[in-house]
Amino acid sequence: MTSTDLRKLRPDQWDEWYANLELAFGGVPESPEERETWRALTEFERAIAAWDDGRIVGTAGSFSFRLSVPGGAVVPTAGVTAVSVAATHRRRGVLSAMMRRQLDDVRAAGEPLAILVASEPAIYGRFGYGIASRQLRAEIDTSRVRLTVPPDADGVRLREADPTAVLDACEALYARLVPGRPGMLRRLPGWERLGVLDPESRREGASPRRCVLAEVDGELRGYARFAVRPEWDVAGPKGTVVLHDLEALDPAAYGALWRFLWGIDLTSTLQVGPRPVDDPWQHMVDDARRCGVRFRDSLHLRPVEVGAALAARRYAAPVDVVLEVEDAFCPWNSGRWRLTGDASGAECVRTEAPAGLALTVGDLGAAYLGDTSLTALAGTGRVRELRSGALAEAAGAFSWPVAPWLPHGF
Ligand SMILES: CC(=O)SCCNC(=O)CCNC(=O)[C@H](O)C(C)(C)COP(=O)(O)OP(=O)(O)OC[C@H]1O[C@@H](n2cnc3c(N)ncnc32)[C@H](O)[C@@H]1OP(=O)(O)O
Repeated sequence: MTSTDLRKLRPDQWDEWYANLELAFGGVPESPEERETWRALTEFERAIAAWDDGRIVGTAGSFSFRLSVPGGAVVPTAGVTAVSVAATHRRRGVLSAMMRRQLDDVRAAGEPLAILVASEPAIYGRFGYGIASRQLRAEIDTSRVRLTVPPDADGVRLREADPTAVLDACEALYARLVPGRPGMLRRLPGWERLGVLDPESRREGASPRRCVLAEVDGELRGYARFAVRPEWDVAGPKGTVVLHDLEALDPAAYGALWRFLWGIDLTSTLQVGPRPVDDPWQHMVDDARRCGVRFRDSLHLRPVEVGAALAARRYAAPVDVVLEVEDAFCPWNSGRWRLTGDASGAECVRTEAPAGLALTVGDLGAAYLGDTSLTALAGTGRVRELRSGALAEAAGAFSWPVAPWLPHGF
C-alpha cells in the first residue's frame, strides 16, 4: 500500500471509519452512548482513513492533548488513537503507512511528543515508542486487610452525589492535580464525560456508577467514582466494590475516601485500577500480599522532536550530557544532542561534541517521564555509556519523585 491511499477523514465517513475500528476489535458494537461520545471527540483534521477499492480498510487518529511532564509543564502532544486495519488487509504495510503519515503530520503541527495506549505492547516499538508509564491494578481482600488512615480523615465529610450533577466540580479538582503528576492530561472540554460514561454493557453485573465527595467545611477536597457488584453465596454476602477513579487534594481526603470504599457493607473485595504505581494506600495496609497488586504498561511515548521534548521537562539533578540518538523511523532526530538542565529549566541543542550516552529514541521515550531508569535500560545493552559517569548523571537527572500515571485510556 502506498501513502496515496491515505486520506483525511470527512465527517460523513465517520460511521464507516468507526465500523472498521469496531470490527478490528472483535466486532461487538459499542453502545450508542459510547459511539456518540467518541464521535464528538473525534478531531477530523487529525483522522486518517486508508482506502482500498472504495472502502475504508484502515483507521488512525489523534487528539490534541497537553501532557503533564516532570516539572509541571503541560506540553502539546498527539494522543494517537483508533488504530485499526481490516482483517482482510493485515500485514501489507497499512499500519506502517499510517504511522508514517501521522508522525509527519504531528511534526508539522509542532507537537514534540506523541503518546498512545497500545492494544498489544509489541506493535509500536518499531515506530519509536517506548513504555513511559505503568499502571497498578489490585484486587484487595478487604475482609482481611486492615487500612490505617491519618487521624484528620475523621474531619472529612463524605456525601454521595449524582456523578453527572457534580461532574464540573470534580473536573475542576482533577485539573488542579494535572501539573503535579507527569502523564496526566490537561483535558479539553468534553473529555470529562469519560468519568460518567457508564453503558450497561460494560458494568458486568455492577451497579450504575456512583460518586462520593470528600468535603471539609463545605469545600471539595476529593472524590471517588465507583460501583458495587453484589454477590451472595451460602456463607452470606461477598460483594465487590469496583473503583473507577479517585482524586484527592490531601492525605485526609484521600484516607477518608479509601476508608469509605474499604468499608461498604456486604462487600469483601475492592477492585482497583488503573492507579499510579506509587499510590499511597499500598503503605496504609497491614497485608500487602492480600492486595493482589499487578502492574502493566500504560502510556507509550515517542519524542517527535527530541530537542523540544527534552527541553520541555525539568530534571531531578543537574545534568550536562551529550546524547547520541538513533531514530530509524524519524531520522530528523538522529545524531548528537547536548542536554543541559536542572530543576529550574533545560536546554537541548544539536552538537558536534563527543557523546556521553548512546540510545534509541524509544528508550529515550521510555525514560522521558521518569518511570523507566536509564540504568535499567543500560542493563539491556541498548543504552550505552560512552563517557565514564554519564550514565549515573543522566539516570539521576531523568528520574522523578512522582511516578507518571495516565488516569484513563483514549
Ligand atoms: C493506539 C491504538 O489505537 S492501539 C490499537 C491497535 N489496533 C488493534 O490492535 C486492532 C487489531 N489489529 C489491527 O487492526 C492490525 O493488525 C494492526 C493495526 C495492529 C497492524 O496493522 P497491519 O497493517 O497489519 O500492520 P503492518 O502490515 O503495517 O505491520 C508493520 C509491522 O508491524 C508488525 N505487526 C503488526 N501487527 C502486530 C502485532 N499485533 N504484534 C506484533 N507485531 C505486529 C508487522 O509484522 C510488521 O512487522 P515488520 O515491519 O517487521 O514486517
